[in-house]
Amino acid sequence: METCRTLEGLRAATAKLRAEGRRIALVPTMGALHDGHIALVAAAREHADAVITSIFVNPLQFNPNEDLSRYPRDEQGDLAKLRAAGCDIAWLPEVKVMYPPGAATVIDVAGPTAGWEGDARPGHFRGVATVCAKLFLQTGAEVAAFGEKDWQQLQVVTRMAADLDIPIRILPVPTVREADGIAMSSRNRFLTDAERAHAPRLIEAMRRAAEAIATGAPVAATLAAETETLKAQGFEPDYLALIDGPTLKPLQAIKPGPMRLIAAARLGSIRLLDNIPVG
Ligand SMILES: Nc1ncnc2c1ncn2[C@@H]1O[C@H](COP(=O)(O)OP(=O)(O)OP(=O)(O)O)[C@@H](O)[C@H]1O
Ligand SMILES: CC(C)(CO)[C@@H](O)C(=O)[O-]
Ligand code: BAL
Repeated sequence: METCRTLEGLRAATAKLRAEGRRIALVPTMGALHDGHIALVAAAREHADAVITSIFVNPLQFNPNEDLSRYPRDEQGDLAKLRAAGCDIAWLPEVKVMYPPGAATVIDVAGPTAGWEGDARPGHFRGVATVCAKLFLQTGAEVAAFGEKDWQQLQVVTRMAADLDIPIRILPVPTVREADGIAMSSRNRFLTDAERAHAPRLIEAMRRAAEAIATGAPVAATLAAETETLKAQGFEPDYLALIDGPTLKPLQAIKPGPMRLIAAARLGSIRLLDNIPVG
């Protein structure tokens, strides 16, 4: 596996792959890799001949009151995992490589950024869309793998690539879960043992609600009841909602087509984020 830290190095490495006729897939990450990320690398490999994984903790997508400085970092561990997963190139730009002095362009996506994480984290999706557009253009990848765990991000990035005519296919990858059901996430390590033992109550509430709604229970009352259950269990729920999958518009009743149940809830010092299909 080659490790690139400069744009010149990355361009030389990708030019070599293209000269060999290899199709490139990209896996954008912020590092502290777990099996969810490795599933993205495996999915990417199925759709291309070479995989680039980027590790970049993107300051532009963190709000001033968020956890940028304590975001987990483990470069050596990450590189070992990527090597074992058969990744071809690790792309590790420093902040000054990604955003050189004078950088003044950002990408604002409307539509799927409205509501949910867009409300909870103002400016977050501007940072995500900007860095993803840059990663797509820097690598020239034909495919980019994104986790369904970050459902709204997946829709935002898909919209952005389509709107900017970037010739890349966004590949959604199902959420990888721990044995007790919780979605793997780099921030889970900040849960205390007691909080970690408690965390599966969120996905359990979501599964109960999804099952009830799919079999005819009223949407608003079901979601309100499970929200109260979560509060009683020590969570601070931010939202628990039924949405139309691609547009993220809230639904008051089930309808044909893809629906998701999405949730965000604070537990201890972190916000748990999850979503599951309904029906
Ligand atoms: N459990 C998971 N299953 C599948 N994909 C995942 C999972 N967790 C993260 N991803 C995907 O990995 C990519 C990089 O995500 P990121 O580096 O932020 O990891 P993370 O574990 O989501 O961290 P965070 O704690 O910041 O949420 C994103 O496309 C994200 O959706
Ligand atoms: C897609 C991403 C790598 C962009 O910084 C980040 O938002 C993430 O890790 O999900
Ligand atoms: N996994 C989404 C990136 C973030 O929380 O900033």
